[in-house]
Amino acid sequence: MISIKGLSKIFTTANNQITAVDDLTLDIQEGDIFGVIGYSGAGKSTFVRLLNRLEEPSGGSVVIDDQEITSLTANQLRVTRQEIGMIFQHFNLLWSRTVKDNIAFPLEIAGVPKRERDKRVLELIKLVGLAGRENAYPSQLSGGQKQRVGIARALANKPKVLLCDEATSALDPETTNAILDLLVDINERLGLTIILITHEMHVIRKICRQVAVMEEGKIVEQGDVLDVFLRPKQQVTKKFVEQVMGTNDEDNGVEQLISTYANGKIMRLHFVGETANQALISHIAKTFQIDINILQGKISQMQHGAYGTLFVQIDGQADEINRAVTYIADETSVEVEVVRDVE
Ligand SMILES: Nc1ncnc2c1ncn2[C@@H]1O[C@H](COP(=O)(O)OP(=O)(O)OP(=O)(O)O)[C@@H](O)[C@H]1O
Repeated sequence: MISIKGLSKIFTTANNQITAVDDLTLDIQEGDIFGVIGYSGAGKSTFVRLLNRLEEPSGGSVVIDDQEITSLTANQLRVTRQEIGMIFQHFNLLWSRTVKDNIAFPLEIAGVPKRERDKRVLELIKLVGLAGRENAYPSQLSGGQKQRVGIARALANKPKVLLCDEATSALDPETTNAILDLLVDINERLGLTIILITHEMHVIRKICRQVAVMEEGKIVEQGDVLDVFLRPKQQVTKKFVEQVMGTNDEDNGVEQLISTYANGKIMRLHFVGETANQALISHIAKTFQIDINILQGKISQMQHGAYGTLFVQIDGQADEINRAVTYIADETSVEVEVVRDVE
């Protein structure tokens, strides 16, 4: 639904040229929550601002719903921008206007009559959970409430796409979670496509389905969030995964585990997706004539299921242990790796 081809942005300053976005090609599906992660200076903000032409591209094209954004005239762009909402790290609210009037602002610009405007503003206030705060000024609101106003304002003209530029970076962890929950709710209720840029992997983990990792203006890795978490290829991606999952210290402790538990098979179970929510361990313990102990591990909940690793020890008759392992490998989505076999 969003097709980006060969997109580039070169900034020319007094003494040099900076390629902020470098020949970027990417497709984003309708209704997706698509995350773009990268360190400061990777080109994320420039990329997202190219999508609604807050920055003019130096080359390439952006097509949203069959409409080539990059070739629109200024007048056409004004209309099309109504279909692309945007929220910002520092909210960008109008400080002299109340909540209600901030949300009404894009409707006024679009020439929506007052009666209709008032009705729409009320709907939006309810949608983002700001009932009772209609007449407050931004200075009287918490950070989370300000971002709710930002979201309501961005949704006023019923856009198809919502661009989020570090939308939770100025918020504390609890408020971040509440705003991310709101974005998921809006995505599900309105079928809105959300493109979110961040430098925080926990934001990606919590709400995104697809992720692209940016470095030096390029996308260096991209895919389903669970896959990227499970098999990060690039160094930069591994570092982001470590932000959430911790370093792979568990691997260093494997030798220790093997020597501590003298008997049975020691296995690493990789949980990817829903299965982590099922009582797999107790099911195996009940179904097969084995003892199973959890030695160590970490499971992390994501938008589409859970991801993580458990080290377990299985003890019992060799053929019964093998049946249990075959069951996990063949009947579930859990990946099994034998760290130490039965001796
Ligand atoms: N208006 C501009 N003029 C010149 N250089 C710019 C301009 N905007 C961005 N840049 C440069 O382009 C590169 C990418 O910046 P950008 O803000 O897109 O990165 P980012 O990944 O969003 O990082 P941050 O989170 O720090 O903003 C940086 O080297 C930055 O200095």
